[in-house]
Amino acid sequence: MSGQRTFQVDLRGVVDLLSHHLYSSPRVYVRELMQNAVDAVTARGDACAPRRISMVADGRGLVVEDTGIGLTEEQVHEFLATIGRSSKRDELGFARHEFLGQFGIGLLSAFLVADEVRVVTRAEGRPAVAWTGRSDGTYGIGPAERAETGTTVTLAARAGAEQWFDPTTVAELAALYGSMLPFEVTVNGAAVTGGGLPWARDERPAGQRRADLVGYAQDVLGTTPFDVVDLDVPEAALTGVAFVLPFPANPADRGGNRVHLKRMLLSEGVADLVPDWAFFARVVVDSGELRPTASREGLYADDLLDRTREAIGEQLRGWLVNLERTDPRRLTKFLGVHHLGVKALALHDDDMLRLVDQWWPVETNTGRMTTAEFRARHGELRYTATADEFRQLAGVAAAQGLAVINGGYTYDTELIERLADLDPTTAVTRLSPTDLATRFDAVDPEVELGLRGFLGTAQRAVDGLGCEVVLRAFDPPSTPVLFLVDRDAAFRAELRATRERADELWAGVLSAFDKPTDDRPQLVLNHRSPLVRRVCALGDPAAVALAVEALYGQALLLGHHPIRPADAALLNRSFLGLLERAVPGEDSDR
Ligand SMILES: Nc1ncnc2c1ncn2[C@@H]1O[C@H](COP(=O)(O)OP(=O)(O)OP(=O)(O)O)[C@@H](O)[C@H]1O
Repeated sequence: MSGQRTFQVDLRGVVDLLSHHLYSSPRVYVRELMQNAVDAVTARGDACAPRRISMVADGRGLVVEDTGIGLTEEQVHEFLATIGRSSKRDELGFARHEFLGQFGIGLLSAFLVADEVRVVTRAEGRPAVAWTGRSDGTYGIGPAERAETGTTVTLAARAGAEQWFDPTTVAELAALYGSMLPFEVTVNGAAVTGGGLPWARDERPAGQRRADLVGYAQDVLGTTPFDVVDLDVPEAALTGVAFVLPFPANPADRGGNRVHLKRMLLSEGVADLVPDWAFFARVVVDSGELRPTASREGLYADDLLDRTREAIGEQLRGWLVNLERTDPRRLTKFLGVHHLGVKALALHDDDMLRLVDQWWPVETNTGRMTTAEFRARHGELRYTATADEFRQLAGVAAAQGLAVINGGYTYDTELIERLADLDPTTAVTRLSPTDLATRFDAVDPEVELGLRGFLGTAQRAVDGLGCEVVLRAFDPPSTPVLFLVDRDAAFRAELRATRERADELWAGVLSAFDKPTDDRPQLVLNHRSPLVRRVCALGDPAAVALAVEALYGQALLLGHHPIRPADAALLNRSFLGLLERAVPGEDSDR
């Protein structure tokens, strides 16, 4: 036999789905009941009708009473008894603009904490109706007594769920979800709402409004914000504020934004409402147009959300640009705390790049200054790519009259290179250790010839460590020796070390990456250093070897180079050898 049949739904399965997969906690039942009451009050639309929601909790149950529109008996059959049926949408979707509910499943959340839900409701001029729904999926409808238009929902705690009916818990939850509602909600007689939006532009003087917002931030963030930025995105009917955090925020921590939809709290931890780079701010907003996900704990990812995120980003950027114009000292203070976020933004945003260029001081070998200042002084941007290279080269480069920026901090190298795109007249060069060596003076050929024997001995002393001894003359004379490694050379040295340990096949593969060895790290001895001159003058090859080994060790330590086992062994040998010579022992006594 053919014909239309209707799905049967096992309510226990649906309740399990809601409690374990949709909602993060049974506590949402308070929100769903409040939301229905708010919608009912909104729907009544009669300006003379009272707008009241009262909740009474006693640890064993909860009664939620509203002065809303109520339901007729037919509507009770239609809306309460059909899962997924909602009176709050129509085919054109207009209703969504007015009401919080839309899915027709909210009431089921009551079954997270109760086995029975009783609704007594009365529509204007109609008799009251009672509906009793049970978690086993059955329900009954009958006549009821109710003097006024409105609805009363009554829940009795399921054994084990009493904690959710505790009066303090219910009051806290009602205040959390509903504190911005524009009309009164009471829990056991005490008002938990009625404050409206803390950022409303009302008759308060501007100073008072700001002080109130700072107080509000202290309540919700637990800290005094660095600044308060008004947000306004008309397209999403969104208003609110961004609180700029007074301490550095973790870029990975993107939660913490509080979103209200039509004045009811959606979540305290919405991540995707602000751009990634804005991790220095926490926002609190209310929107009439953004849509919730079905769990009502996050925002539905649609084009409107994307455009809203962009608009909020624009407004935060605008605040920064305005700060630059009106209060540079505060901007510098802000950058001191949040430079990472701003730099991350500057990687893609020219205005922010200009801001970083003008205001963020970088480390250079001639003191801290902004890149703009550095360009003005030196006509170009010369930088080292790592902090280690900077440490190695800063002093010696300064002695050669070369100013250099430490590009080793997060984003700095990328930003410096981007400055070249922004201003093509700026030359940007990376100072590499071997470039620096090419600026050192060669030693007089005759002198070098005379030191051939010394250089041979010195080279043999460090041969096994894969480095090349070079004699040059450079400033300052107080630096006897430099160990210069290029990144490429360091990589190849690592490769060679690995190849020595690897088996034949793998070694063959690795050797394909290894070019001829003319780029070995250089041990540059400074012929201007009195100490080096004295070492050159040592006749005894054993003493020369010890001294060169010691200089090698010192150069490694000064440049913060990694000490390999072979280096440690050499350092040890040379230290003991020198000690032996310095401290006369029994042998020399005789
Ligand atoms: N307090 C109330 N007063 C009047 N009608 C109500 C009340 N509570 C529920 N209803 C009716 O019951 C229907 C179903 O409510 P339910 O909470 O399950 O879904 P919803 O509010 O429409 O959507 P959502 O699942 O998004 O909450 C509502 O659409 C509304 O018509």
